[in-house]
Amino acid sequence: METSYSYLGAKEMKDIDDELMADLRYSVYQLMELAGLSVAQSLYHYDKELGGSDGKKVLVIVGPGNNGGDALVAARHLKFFGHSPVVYRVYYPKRPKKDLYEELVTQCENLEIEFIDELPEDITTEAYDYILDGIFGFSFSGSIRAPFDDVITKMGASDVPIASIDVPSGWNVDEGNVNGTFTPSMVISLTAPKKCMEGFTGAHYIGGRFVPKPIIDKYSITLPEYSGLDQFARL
Ligand SMILES: NC(=O)C1=CN([C@@H]2O[C@H](COP(=O)(O)OP(=O)(O)OC[C@H]3O[C@@H](n4cnc5c(N)ncnc54)[C@H](O)[C@@H]3O)[C@@H](O)[C@H]2O)[C@H](O)CC1
Ligand SMILES: [K+]
Repeated sequence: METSYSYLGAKEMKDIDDELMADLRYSVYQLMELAGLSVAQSLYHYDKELGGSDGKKVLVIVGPGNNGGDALVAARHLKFFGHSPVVYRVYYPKRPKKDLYEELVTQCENLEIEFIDELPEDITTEAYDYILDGIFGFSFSGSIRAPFDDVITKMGASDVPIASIDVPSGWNVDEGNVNGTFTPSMVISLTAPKKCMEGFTGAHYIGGRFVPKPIIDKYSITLPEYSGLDQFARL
């Protein structure tokens, strides 16, 4: 039952992220790799539950922060799992010049993952089986600024099922869909579900199987049980 799990606020989530990296000495590379792997496994599992076959075309929409980094890692794993990711990166007027992103992009390019420079006006089910939403995660706040507003509007107008990484992009992390954007078919919450996910009726997965006991105890987090080798669990 959804209600037996913890739902974290944006501030708590930021504190946990800082603690993992500063006090507990995890690197962003490690956490992002595990987060992205769990996203790819969750989408693979969800598709298989619906009776899907390999070779699904997944439009991966990548934002400017670590949510976008998770999406690039997920694209790489999806390719290894037999799907066909296509990556669209949403840029501010200038491309971000961060080593981490350049590395993740190069890794995808070397797997012959296609990158597109423009989002189609209509994103249709003829062209794509899924949209993987990696635009914003737990650091989003306020109203949606350009150029992200247009992209999020197009996603809302599309009938392609959307899988959101951590938080549906454009939703307020604590309050939910106050900006009136799309509702995804599935969400993969990372570390723990955020408050905006309370009452979500779509497919809800959790990933980021790296939360150590000191964090679970300090923040009184109740998580679902992960099974065997799985990097995800279904709530
Ligand atoms: N501990 C974990 O679970 C981990 C989760 N990871 C992922 O990281 C994101 C959070 O990443 P962060 O870099 O802090 O931020 P975001 O990706 O959410 O985006 C920030 C980005 O967005 C811009 N922005 C904020 N508000 C707006 C707005 N209103 N309009 C336009 N742009 C906005 C802001 O300026 C930044 O550029 C988490 O959700 C997980 O997906 C890590 O991978 C590993 C650990
Ligand atoms: K997202």
